Amino acid sequence: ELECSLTGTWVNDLGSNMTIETVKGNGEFTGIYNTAVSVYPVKIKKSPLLGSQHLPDQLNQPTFGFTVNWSFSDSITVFTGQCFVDNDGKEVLKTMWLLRSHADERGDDWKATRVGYNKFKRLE
Ligand SMILES: O=C(CCCC[C@@H]1SC[C@@H]2NC(=O)N[C@@H]21)NCCc1cc([N+](=O)[O-])ccc1O
Repeated sequence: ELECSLTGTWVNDLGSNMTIETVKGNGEFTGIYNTAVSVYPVKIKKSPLLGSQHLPDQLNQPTFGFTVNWSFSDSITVFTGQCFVDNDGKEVLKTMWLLRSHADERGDDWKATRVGYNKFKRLE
């Protein structure tokens, strides 16, 4: 594949994996996210993702973003980041994310968004 086209299977530092389908001509893509962890000890299920990336033929090491709509919880994560090719030609996705959880009432809104970062590599 073209370097830093996100199509394929990726695994992150938490052991989560995601499979991204063919990236369309306008950079849009869909896929499935399988998280290795969740905030509460619940039955984790594969969840759909939707995203878009800048196209590697126009820009090298393109930026991207995607949203995961967790199918087992009332919460959403948005990831954004950039694909880098390191010295041995391996692609790395450096990302940051915001995890928005459902708040029972407006007063709980302040504590409903978590932030973090993940690094993804291709599953060889
Ligand atoms: O925990 C989740 C979903 C999985 C998030 C995985 C994160 S995304 C960033 C990071 N990177 C990665 O690979 N995995 C982690 N939601 C929040 C809590 C919650 C759970 C429930 N519930 O479980 O019923 C109900 C309502 C809720 O608000």
